Amino acid sequence: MLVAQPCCKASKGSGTYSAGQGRNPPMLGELDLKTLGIALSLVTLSMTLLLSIAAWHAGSEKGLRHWAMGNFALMLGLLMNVNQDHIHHSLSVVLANGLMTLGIGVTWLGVRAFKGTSQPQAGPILAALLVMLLLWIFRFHFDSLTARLGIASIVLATMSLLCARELLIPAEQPLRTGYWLAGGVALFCGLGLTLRAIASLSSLSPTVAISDNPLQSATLLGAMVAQIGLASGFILMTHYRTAMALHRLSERDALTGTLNRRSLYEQALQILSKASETQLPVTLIMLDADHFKRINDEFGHQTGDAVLCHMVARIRQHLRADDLLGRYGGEEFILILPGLDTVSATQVAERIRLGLCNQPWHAEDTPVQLSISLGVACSDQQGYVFDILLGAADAALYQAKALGRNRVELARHPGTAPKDEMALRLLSQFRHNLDV
Ligand SMILES: Nc1nc2c(ncn2[C@@H]2O[C@H](COP(=O)(O)OP(=O)(O)OP(=O)(O)O)[C@@H](O)[C@H]2O)c(=O)[nH]1
Repeated sequence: MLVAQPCCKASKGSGTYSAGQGRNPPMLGELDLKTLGIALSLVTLSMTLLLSIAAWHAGSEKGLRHWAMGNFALMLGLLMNVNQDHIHHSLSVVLANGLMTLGIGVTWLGVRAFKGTSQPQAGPILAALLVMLLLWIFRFHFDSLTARLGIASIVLATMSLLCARELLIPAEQPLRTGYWLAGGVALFCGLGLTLRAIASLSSLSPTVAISDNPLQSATLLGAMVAQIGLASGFILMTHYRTAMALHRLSERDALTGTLNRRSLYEQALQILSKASETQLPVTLIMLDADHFKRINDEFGHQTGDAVLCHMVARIRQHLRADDLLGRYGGEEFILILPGLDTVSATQVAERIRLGLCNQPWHAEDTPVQLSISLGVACSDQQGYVFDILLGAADAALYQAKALGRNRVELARHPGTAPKDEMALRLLSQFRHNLDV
């Protein structure tokens, strides 16, 4: 992609794309520059098509459209540049390099859009205008192939290195693989073009025709590899990000953003298995909103939904990074608190309860009073089997409901006699039916 061919037909008498036999290293010298130029244009065209098709179906995914447009500008620039024999230099040299600069600049904007960072939109346009102005001067006022090669290479190298800087960053796997592939390719281009700029400006052979320049075949080949590498990197980045978003969606509850039942269960099993090896305590808390049906009946289901989200936000204020919060169903949630024993978990449960009942949520101007009941079961008494912890917390929650709601109840120790469990369940059901 990052070819810098500022002027293949230099000053009068300089060569055009030809085999350049004799001066090139044997391997590269055997390659025909015109064929390489056409092959590069075709590769760029294919990658532009690929990125355009991907952008077509990108939906709200940002970046792909920029990359498709950037590649399109790059392709136009390349096509003009490799046809210097047939079109005027104002197009094949000046405009072509302006388009290539713009192409890489828009690609850089695409990377920033993909990452969600702010976009200095005018940057690439200004860079393209500057390149065109300088190339115009060094073609039509002071005709210097060396200067043209140097200027174009420096600008394109800078743009490539800017892309590399945006991409070679720490990121979550597997997204990092895509970032680093594209970033690595951009870095490779940037360094290659810097070398080209140094070689050109050190005027190793300023009067030598570009077709005889040993760097030219390498530049075209490198650009082809870069085109394929960059486009693949961008497609991978988009694919991985979509896959990660889908994975996240598949494990979350759509309304509250808490873990859904299946992923809560899977993650809880992992925590319990690790904790049973180290014998560190884990607490499971089951909590349920009190009289939630009343809220729905009085304020409507939309308000009920908003109250649930508010409830989750308030609960989260009391959680640490490793704690799990999942929706078990309806207005019932489960907390998994690794490392907390019965005493400290009960304190956390009490803080959550107070946090919710002391600060009513406001539906417009009307305060909606909310309270919750909680059942606490800890591995130090119940062991590390998820279903046993869940059953114990559920029974404790029933007890909290039966004893009047808005309270925290501890699960009974498995060794103690089941204290009127059936009576408590009946009482809870009775209160529930009477809505008191
Ligand atoms: N708005 C809204 N309501 C929900 C959602 N899920 C469950 N509910 C409602 O939550 C209410 C639960 O009612 P009940 O099971 O009778 O419990 P309750 O009124 O909270 O009474 P207690 O639990 O005994 O205090 C029902 O009216 C459900 O329709 C939800 O996602 N959004």
